[in-house]
Amino acid sequence: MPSLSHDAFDLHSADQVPDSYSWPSSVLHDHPAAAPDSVDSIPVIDISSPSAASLVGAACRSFGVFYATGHGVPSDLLGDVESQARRLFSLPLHRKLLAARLPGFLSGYGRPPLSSFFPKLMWSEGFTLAGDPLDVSGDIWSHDQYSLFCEVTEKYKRWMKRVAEKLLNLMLHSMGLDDEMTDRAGLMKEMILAVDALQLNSYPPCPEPEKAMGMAPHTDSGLLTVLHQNGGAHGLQILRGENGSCPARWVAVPPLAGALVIHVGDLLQILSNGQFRSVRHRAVVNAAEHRISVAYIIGPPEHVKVGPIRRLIKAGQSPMYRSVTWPEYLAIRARLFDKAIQCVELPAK
Ligand SMILES: C=C1C[C@]23C[C@@]1(O)CC[C@H]2[C@@]12CCC[C@@](C)(C(=O)O1)[C@H]2[C@@H]3C(=O)O
Ligand SMILES: O=C(O)CCC(=O)C(=O)O
Ligand SMILES: [Fe+2]
Repeated sequence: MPSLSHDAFDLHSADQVPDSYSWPSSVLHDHPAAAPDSVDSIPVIDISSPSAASLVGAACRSFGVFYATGHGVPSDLLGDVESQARRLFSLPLHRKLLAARLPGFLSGYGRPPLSSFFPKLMWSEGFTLAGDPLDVSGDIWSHDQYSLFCEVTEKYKRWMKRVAEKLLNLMLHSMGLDDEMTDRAGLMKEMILAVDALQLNSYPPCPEPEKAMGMAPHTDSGLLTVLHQNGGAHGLQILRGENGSCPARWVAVPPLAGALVIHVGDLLQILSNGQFRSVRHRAVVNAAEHRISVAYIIGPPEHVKVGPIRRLIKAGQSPMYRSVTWPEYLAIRARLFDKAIQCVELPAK
């Protein structure tokens, strides 16, 4: 029996926040919120422009996140994937639980996996589509009901892969690697067999948003994440200045029409030998709107070991991290969560 069913609580019909979902204010306000028009504004980059590589590189070094415009994804498709996600989340809880994520599986419905590292529950639900979307939607819907969902999510994944490859290329070029070097290192060729997943996130309106956490602070583990967030509802925040001299603060990343939000993941931090930093982020909730976000997470093929690219290690320096495959890294995260990156760090020589 799926593990979620015995204690499932329907967030959509809640009129108060139960104790198990009520986060201490000291955790919710562990860092101050940045002023909206401060120096922290997230870069907006047209990734089709000739200067894209250097702008992307600067954003990945300084913020670990940026908005991408000029990505080419049809706006109809962005609307369609969101409405298909909304259609799925609008089903009654007992229907969604038919696709509950089973232990040891990536795909399915439930709380995001990071939930197990926190003493309080998050005000969100999610569907992870790691392979064929039919594996999940076929447990809930009949053929007539799931066919459009599968068509849209498959098309969306194909577009996302194209965008992710373009971004990875720009990122590698920004680190001084040309086409020949990336081809020789096999990096871009390997990405044909990349492992990817769509994470559909739903944050139902919350009666007491000041007590709840939508998605707890975390970094994403893959190479990069391409996030689509719907029109009106704000929620995403990044932690800025975590390792710097200024005090850290939460910076809002509001939806920007037509733009996708790009996050640097832990594996990209490893690949870049620490030049890029994965970005810690979280999602807060609101009382009025049902917020939906769609995250496309991409990593290397299962067998590929990711370690610092040799060309990026300057003479006399040593690699900062040991090489790991994505499944190995996910297994470390499942044990250590946000200490995982430290676990693969190598001592400086
Ligand atoms: C491939 C994956 C990355 C992910 C864990 C997963 O197996 C499927 C869900 C992904 C997600 C989405 C929400 C945040 C996150 C930290 C989580 O708990 O589940 C990420 C995971 C990750 O990036 O490690
Ligand atoms: O909903 C959001 O804005 C954040 C989602 C997220 O962090 C994730 O899916 O990894
Ligand atoms: Fe995330």
